[in-house]
Amino acid sequence: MNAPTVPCEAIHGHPDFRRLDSIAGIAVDLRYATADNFVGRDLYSPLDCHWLHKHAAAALEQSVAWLAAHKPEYTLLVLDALRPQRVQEQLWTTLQGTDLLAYIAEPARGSIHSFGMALDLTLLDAQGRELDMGTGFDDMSERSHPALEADMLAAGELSAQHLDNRRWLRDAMLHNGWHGINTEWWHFDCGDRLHVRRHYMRVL
Ligand SMILES: C[C@@H](N)C(=O)N[C@H](C)C(=O)O
Ligand SMILES: [Zn+2]
Repeated sequence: MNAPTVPCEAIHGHPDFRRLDSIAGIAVDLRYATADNFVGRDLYSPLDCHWLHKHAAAALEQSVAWLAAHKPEYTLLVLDALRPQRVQEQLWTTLQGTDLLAYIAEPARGSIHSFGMALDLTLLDAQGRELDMGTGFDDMSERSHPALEADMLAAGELSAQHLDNRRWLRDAMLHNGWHGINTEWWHFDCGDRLHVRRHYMRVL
């Protein structure tokens, strides 16, 4: 682990980080701060994880503006943002012995979440209901893989509506400096992940 580090407890007031409540027009439901996640318990309390690096916060504001211009009835719902290294290690440990480790960044290499430069998110409709993306958040199956969507559609595993819903999320993010990954429709890195690992501060 070569990147400079900062403990999560020291983020408040740090000039490089912004709290999610400083970003207008988003909804927030951090699933790892609840029992509604694949581990089944709150992994964040008493830590406050409502943070992003200021560069990711600015990119998220652009995504909000893009969505407001192109699909104003939809709202971005943030499911995870800054994820301290210590929590990444717990997620990694939870999946040891399974064939699901491809869905978690190896802690030694570093999750982009641990730099405050990644987001997990979905979309809400005008009534505040989550759009149906074909799978839920952290559903670790091939139906969640953006890279396999065309095959899943052909096989009847996903519908055209699921793909359309995912496309709105992806367009809002990819037009504004974010990069998706092949295995999770909900995950986006801000900028180049190799650059982030080399030049940003990791939150412990
Ligand atoms: C665990 C999942 N929500 C996630 O964020 N996976 C990526 C690959 C990560 O661990 O950084
Ligand atoms: Zn993620």
